[in-house]
Amino acid sequence: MDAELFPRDRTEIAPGAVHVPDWLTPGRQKELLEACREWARPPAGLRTVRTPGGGTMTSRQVCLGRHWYPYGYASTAVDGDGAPVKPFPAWLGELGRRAVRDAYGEGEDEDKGEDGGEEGDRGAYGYDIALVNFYDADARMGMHRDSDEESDAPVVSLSLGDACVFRFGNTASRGRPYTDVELRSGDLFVFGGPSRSAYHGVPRIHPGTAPPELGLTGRLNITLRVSGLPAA
Ligand SMILES: O=C(O)CCC(=O)C(=O)O
Ligand SMILES: [Fe+2]
Repeated sequence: MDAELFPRDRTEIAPGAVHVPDWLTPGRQKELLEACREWARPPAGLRTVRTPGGGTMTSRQVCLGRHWYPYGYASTAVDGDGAPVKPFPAWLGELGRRAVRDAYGEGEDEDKGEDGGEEGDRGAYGYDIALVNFYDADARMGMHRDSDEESDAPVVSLSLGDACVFRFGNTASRGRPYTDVELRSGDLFVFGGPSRSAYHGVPRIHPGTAPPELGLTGRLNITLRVSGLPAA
């Protein structure tokens, strides 16, 4: 890795879309990985997602808070074993709020408090959904928008394990212009504001690039979202 030669800085990829390298410490990455392993267990565990056209997604997925299926949210694994979706833990919501504050540079304002502040405070979002995607060496994710939520709160993305090419595009089409960003284990990516509805995808995994001490073969991505839906 060339991390020492070229330090990776916080970068605004597009307005409202921010990459924060190495946001999770190695210890937090390990904790998050352990949590993902628990969430992946049945019932309502890791599954292969079938698309309406008869295809399958190459990443495998488990959901918390709400169960995502193409294309909507449900309270049970409607396209899996039918079990109730696992709960979204409060600590993960706090992690999401901290991610937004750090990405947008609002971490200094102590008055906002742990529970957030007034309406409009960008650190106060009520994250209630997590989608965990597991990628093996050959998995990828096509260009898409995260558009099944009824909220324009930023999406918080956390990566563990193998590095990948994350393609961040525009709101008009799947094509150019886009920017390819390398997401490595521990990296944070937040997309909100004018970038909330931008197309994005994962064209490539770099196998064997996970930090050896993490103990993960492959890549995990956790996105935190605000559903904007009435309580399930
Ligand atoms: O794996 C990633 O980095 C992106 C995942 C994603 O776009 C999604 O879960 O909707
Ligand atoms: Fe997405």
